Amino acid sequence: MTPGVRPLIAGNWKMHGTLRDAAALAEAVRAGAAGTGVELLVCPPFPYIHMVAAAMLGQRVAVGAQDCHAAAKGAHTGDVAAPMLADIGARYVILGHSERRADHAETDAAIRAKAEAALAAGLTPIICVGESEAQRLAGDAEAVVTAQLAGSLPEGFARAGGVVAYEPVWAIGTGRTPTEPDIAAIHAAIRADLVRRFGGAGEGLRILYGGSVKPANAAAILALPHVDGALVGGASLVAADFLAIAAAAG
Ligand SMILES: O=C[C@H](O)COP(=O)(O)O
Repeated sequence: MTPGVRPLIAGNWKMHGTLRDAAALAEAVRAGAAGTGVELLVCPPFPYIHMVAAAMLGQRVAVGAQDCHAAAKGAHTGDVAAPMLADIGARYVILGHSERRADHAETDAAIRAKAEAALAAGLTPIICVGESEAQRLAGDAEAVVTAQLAGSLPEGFARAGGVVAYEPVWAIGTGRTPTEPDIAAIHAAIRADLVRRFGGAGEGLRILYGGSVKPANAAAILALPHVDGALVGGASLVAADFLAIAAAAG
């Protein structure tokens, strides 16, 4: 944790569940949120955001999206614009997740353009970075992450309280995590990069860890310096697990 920074525990529901599942999960998270001292965020699939945001209105749980388009509107069939997300109650948007980088060939420049659109719409971007297993084995993890930050962080990111999520690609959904010293080293490098880029404002920006965070490992990971929360995939689909991770952060 970074002293004075309120942790953010974010659930990325990815492309899972039915409308009924989303409603039940949202209700269970809402009901359990009161007991946690951290900021909670859930990011449902696009079709469920409006319903979940309505359920969370006035509650302690923020709602976000998993992507947005770089344009504010226009002829982009199948895409969703940042102002639309803000309009239906989203406050955050995850950008540059490795699954989007892989499935949709998203580049750092494309992610930066989306982040600019998010900021213009009043959404807080959560920009994901992280190395592949081959890159880690080659000793390039820090260089990869630093290059991704250089390419994807937009102007105004710090002013808007933007969030960085470090997600080693090989740790996502695998049950494997980097060692604690390895997580701490990358988070320290990200912090140094944010401070170089944004000065003192970079000290207070939240850096999340993501990749196989579970109730069993959350406390140890969240206790590391510069780990200011978690971006949780699989475990965020089980309200009790998500809330247990939040409790570990609090
Ligand atoms: O966005 C979340 C991450 O991809 C982590 O997913 P996971 O917790 O299932 O490993």
